[in-house]
Amino acid sequence: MGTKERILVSGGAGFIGTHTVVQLLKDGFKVSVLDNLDNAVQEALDKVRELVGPQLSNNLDFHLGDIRNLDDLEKLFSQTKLDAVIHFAGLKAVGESVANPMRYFDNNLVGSINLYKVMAKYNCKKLVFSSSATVYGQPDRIPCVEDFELKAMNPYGRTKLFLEEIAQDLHKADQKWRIILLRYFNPIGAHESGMLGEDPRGIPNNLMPYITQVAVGRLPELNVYGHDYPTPDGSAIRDYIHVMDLADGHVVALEKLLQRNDIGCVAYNLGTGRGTSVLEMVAAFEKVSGKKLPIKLCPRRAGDATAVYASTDKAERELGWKAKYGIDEMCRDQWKWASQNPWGYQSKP
Ligand SMILES: NC(=O)c1ccc[n+]([C@@H]2O[C@H](COP(=O)([O-])OP(=O)(O)OC[C@H]3O[C@@H](n4cnc5c(N)ncnc54)[C@H](O)[C@@H]3O)[C@@H](O)[C@H]2O)c1
Ligand SMILES: O=c1ccn([C@@H]2O[C@H](COP(=O)(O)OP(=O)(O)O[C@H]3O[C@H](CO)[C@H](O)[C@H](O)[C@H]3O)[C@@H](O)[C@H]2O)c(=O)[nH]1
Repeated sequence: MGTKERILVSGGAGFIGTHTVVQLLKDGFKVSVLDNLDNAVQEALDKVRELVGPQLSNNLDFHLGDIRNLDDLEKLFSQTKLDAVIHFAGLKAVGESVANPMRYFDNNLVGSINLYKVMAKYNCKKLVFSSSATVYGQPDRIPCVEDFELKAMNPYGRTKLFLEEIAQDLHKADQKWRIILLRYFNPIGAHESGMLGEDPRGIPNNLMPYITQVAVGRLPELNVYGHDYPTPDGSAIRDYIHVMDLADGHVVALEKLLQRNDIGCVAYNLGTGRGTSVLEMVAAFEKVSGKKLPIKLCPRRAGDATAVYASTDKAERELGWKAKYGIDEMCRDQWKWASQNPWGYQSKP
């Protein structure tokens, strides 16, 4: 297989980034990763290289840099011809964004605007952007359909909403832009090898990393936030999606972006279309890991929705993409990663 275009993957050392880079390299793309390692470590990219082997690793280069710094972007774009960008770089902790909104506006908004300026300057106008189901706010109806009205519930969500609108405006002003906005639901799981996975810094905010750390003994028990929701078991429902399905969704979106000139600026949900409750997730994880997870039933977490899941029709119809994996495979691969790497990419501190 000959090599294809060179793709800039911003935030490519992070959770979704590393899994996507593996699939891009396997598909024959050349990849330049730009990451400031704010929430990632170099070791993650070493694992990517190990996974794809020495030959495909020649198609991967890493640039330590920050999208908030125009010089870092200029340096990269002036030295390398980039054909398209998958833009993952950003901060994603909802609670932190409430406490420190400026950090989120600076990193996610200013950083992305810088990136788009430099992309335009170097005539690289093909973009896949990491959006989020957070743009649906507390949806009035489920499943969430792409043309629902959007709203932000917190500063993190506001950055995603603004960045979707900024992308629409960019395209309106200059039709050379081709932009795909991917709204991820709840990405979990890990590469099936157990070599790559999510490695959050500090105490995890999200359900699956928290469950994992309880299972390996790093945390004593899981707080289940809310057991009085109007759902069958009283816990909240989300649409969890295997990170490898998500990675494949990026590859198909990118292929479409490169092949078609009638993309415009368009949003797709990436989810499975199925909802799973917190307690169902605990049970599924206990089954694959053989571990009993101590849980504590707690009050609802502020700002949480009762039930959120995706309509996947548009992605199926227009991208030809559909998630392959279910909850059991997500838990299996999550456990493989966690049991092989209980302290993530680095050894026990
Ligand atoms: N994981 C989720 O639940 C989820 C859901 C919806 C959307 N998203 C979005 O997907 C993207 C990737 O998420 P992830 O889960 O892989 O997170 P992650 O934190 O693992 O990855 C983000 C990467 O971006 C890097 N980064 C952050 N700020 C940067 C900057 N200014 N310059 C350069 N690099 C920077 C970090 O070091 C990290 O490697 C984010 O934009 C996130 O908002 C994630
Ligand atoms: O320790 C925990 C952590 C979470 N939960 C519950 O598990 C469910 C899922 O919570 P997550 O924090 O894993 O995910 P969210 O759906 O709240 O949010 C995530 O997915 C959203 C998209 O749907 C946004 O992208 C957001 O940024 C991202 O954190 C929620 O009901 C939450 O209350 C617990 O019970 N205990």
